[in-house]
Amino acid sequence: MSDIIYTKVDEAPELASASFLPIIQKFAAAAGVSVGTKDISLAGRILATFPEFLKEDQRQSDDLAELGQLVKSADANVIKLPNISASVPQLVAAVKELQAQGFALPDYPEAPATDAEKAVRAKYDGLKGSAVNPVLREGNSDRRAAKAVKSFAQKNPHRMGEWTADSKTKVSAMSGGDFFSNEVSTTLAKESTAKIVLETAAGEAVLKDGLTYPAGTVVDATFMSAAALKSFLADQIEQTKADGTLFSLHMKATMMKVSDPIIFGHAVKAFLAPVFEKHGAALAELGVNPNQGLGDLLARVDGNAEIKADIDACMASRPPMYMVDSDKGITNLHVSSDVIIDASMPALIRAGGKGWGPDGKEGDSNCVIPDNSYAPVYDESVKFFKENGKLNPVIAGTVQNVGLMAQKAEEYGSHPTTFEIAEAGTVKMILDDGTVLSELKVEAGDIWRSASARKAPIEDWVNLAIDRQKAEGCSAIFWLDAARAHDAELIAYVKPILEAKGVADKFEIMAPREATRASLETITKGENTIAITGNVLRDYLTDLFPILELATSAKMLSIVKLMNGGGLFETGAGGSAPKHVQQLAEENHLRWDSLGEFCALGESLTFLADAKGNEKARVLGQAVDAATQGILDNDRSPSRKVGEPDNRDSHYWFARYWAEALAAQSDDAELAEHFAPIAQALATGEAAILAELAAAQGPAVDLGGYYHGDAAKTAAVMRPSATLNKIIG
Ligand SMILES: NC(=O)C1=CN([C@@H]2O[C@H](COP(=O)(O)OP(=O)(O)OC[C@H]3O[C@@H](n4cnc5c(N)ncnc54)[C@H](OP(=O)(O)O)[C@@H]3O)[C@@H](O)[C@H]2O)C=CC1
Ligand SMILES: O=C(O)CCC(=O)C(=O)O
Ligand SMILES: [Mg+2]
Repeated sequence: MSDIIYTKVDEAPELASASFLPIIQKFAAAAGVSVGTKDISLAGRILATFPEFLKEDQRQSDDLAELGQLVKSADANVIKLPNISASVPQLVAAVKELQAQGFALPDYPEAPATDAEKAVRAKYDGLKGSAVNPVLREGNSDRRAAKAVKSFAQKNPHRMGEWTADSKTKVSAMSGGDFFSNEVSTTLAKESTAKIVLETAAGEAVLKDGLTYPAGTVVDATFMSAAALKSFLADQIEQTKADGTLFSLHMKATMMKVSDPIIFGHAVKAFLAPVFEKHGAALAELGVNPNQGLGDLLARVDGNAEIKADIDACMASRPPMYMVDSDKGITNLHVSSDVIIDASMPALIRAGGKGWGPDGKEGDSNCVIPDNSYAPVYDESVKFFKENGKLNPVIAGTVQNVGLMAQKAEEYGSHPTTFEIAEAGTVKMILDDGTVLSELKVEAGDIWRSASARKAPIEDWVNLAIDRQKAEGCSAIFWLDAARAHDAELIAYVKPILEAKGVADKFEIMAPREATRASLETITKGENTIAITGNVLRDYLTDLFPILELATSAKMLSIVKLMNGGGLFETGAGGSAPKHVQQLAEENHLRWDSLGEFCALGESLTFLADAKGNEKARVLGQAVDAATQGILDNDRSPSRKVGEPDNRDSHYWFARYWAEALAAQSDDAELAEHFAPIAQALATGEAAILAELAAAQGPAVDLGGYYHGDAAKTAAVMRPSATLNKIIG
């Protein structure tokens, strides 16, 4: 196993790796540090899942499974780039592309009938959604902006949209019948095995059996009422129209891969309610599944003039929709993974509450977030900015995050125990000793789920929070709602640990809405605070605050201290930026910012030095930090527009600053001597390298595939400077 694993992923970060990884490998080799790769891309995972369909030389090892083992050992040192969490349309597109490349994969069975089809479908379902992060995240999360990054943002403020008191933008959530209001929660006194059953008039059906939980696990059960959801959505469509705003729905269909596509499907049905009423049978005949979005629906009805006319008439009577791409007519409801709440809501808030409408103009929006567990965070943010105007990044302090994440904590681990209920009845969670843990009455169509959080991760999280607060000395808030069932169980863990350690006075505990307001007040004053949150808010807040403070979450430091001693270094807190790939393909400009990778690389090398006593790695890591500083000080980050420096230019500068820092240091003479000529060559070659990089931009390029690009073609596109390539080798 290599000293450091750099993950092979998808989309923009993978393109960036084609340019950056050769630099890392070349520099690391000088310190005897090996940097290998493991493939966790969507295409790679598909190929690894179906060896029986592939020729010998097409087969691929199951790298995710290997990494899943590695992160449970003290040896782990993994740099994890963002990867695709696939919706069904993305999965289907990836399979099509691979088939066209000659991989004889089975089609994705939409309505599996035979046992063989059901088996194939089960395998594909395992690849869907957030299938990677939960496997690798064997530790809790420490996400923050590095000091240099934060002070750069204060000195170079990004543009912020204006917030005005009369903005019509608002957040709308259900007032009952949702996961938030139906939740029950218990902490298990002893190790237990549980089953989930649905009792109906006809008898008892087992939904899940053999669930095992260690003592001390917090186990929740809750459900969303389909009837309440339907009436809420219908109301919101009407209200949006009355308000004269854009209708927008913000879900997390990737991480919440079972529940949220269903809720999304309800929204598609609600928006096109008259069409479903009139043409329900015909739509079913055409294989329409609203959970797969309006895009899929429109493709299936193509050619049916009557249905299309009714859709057009319905859309014309509806409020305008918030658009993903108004030029191409792609709406919020086209694909469930196009609008992902953690990125979409902060972008809208940063823009002063504006989204894009079908006319290509900005407008205020009704932001529909059905479940009320976390909607208050966005609602309170919107209210705060309406009252106080936009945040000023020049003086704003920072909100760091310590997130409970390990071992599939909370809602983000709940998909195996989430069910769309087929028939009215009572869902019970029953322990092996006969204890009925929860008992909830449900109707057909309700979405029932159980989430859990284990004792060891919870304690590790509280201790991490104590360490981080001690290191920062700033205010620190546990975002827990004493009135919510699950949070009350967590508070019962938190308080005794804080008291035992004598630090209870350093922390506050507040419900998400109050914590949002307190945190926004704190950073507005220029002070810092730590948000100590559960898994969902870890995800949401580490986009929300960075996007307001730094313009993007790509610049975040994301450290996962693995519970068994290893290190997982995530790059940034954002995703794989599909829009960036489109731009590269069309005009050979990659605006992806690798700052998250730079930060993660520095941490990973320092971790290696500490773990293995490799002092050369420490010197390399310190020089990485100097190079990152150089990128910021000299404004070498990629620009957004073709013809201006892009991702590849930033890598050239990073290599140069890195080599210069190594040549200049005196801790390791051998490394200094090794890197002096490299630094010299990079400096001498500056004009030629920049000219070669600039010359490449403009025309469309062929990468040989979107999900499974051709390595040679990608390398040719991403490494267009012969002068630089000669130095890097
Ligand atoms: N850790 C992980 O593995 C994560 C994976 N994902 C996955 O990523 C995909 C896309 O998700 P989405 O919600 O659209 O979020 P993204 O974070 O990919 O994109 C949102 C926007 O953020 C900006 N952005 C993100 N990263 C960078 C970067 N390094 N440099 C510059 N700008 C950046 C871009 O803005 P602009 O267009 O203005 O340049 C981008 O369009 C999905 O498949 C999702 O599941 C999402 C989050 C985390
Ligand atoms: O795994 C995913 O689907 C997304 C993860 C994410 O958004 C995050 O960790 O911030
Ligand atoms: Mg996120």
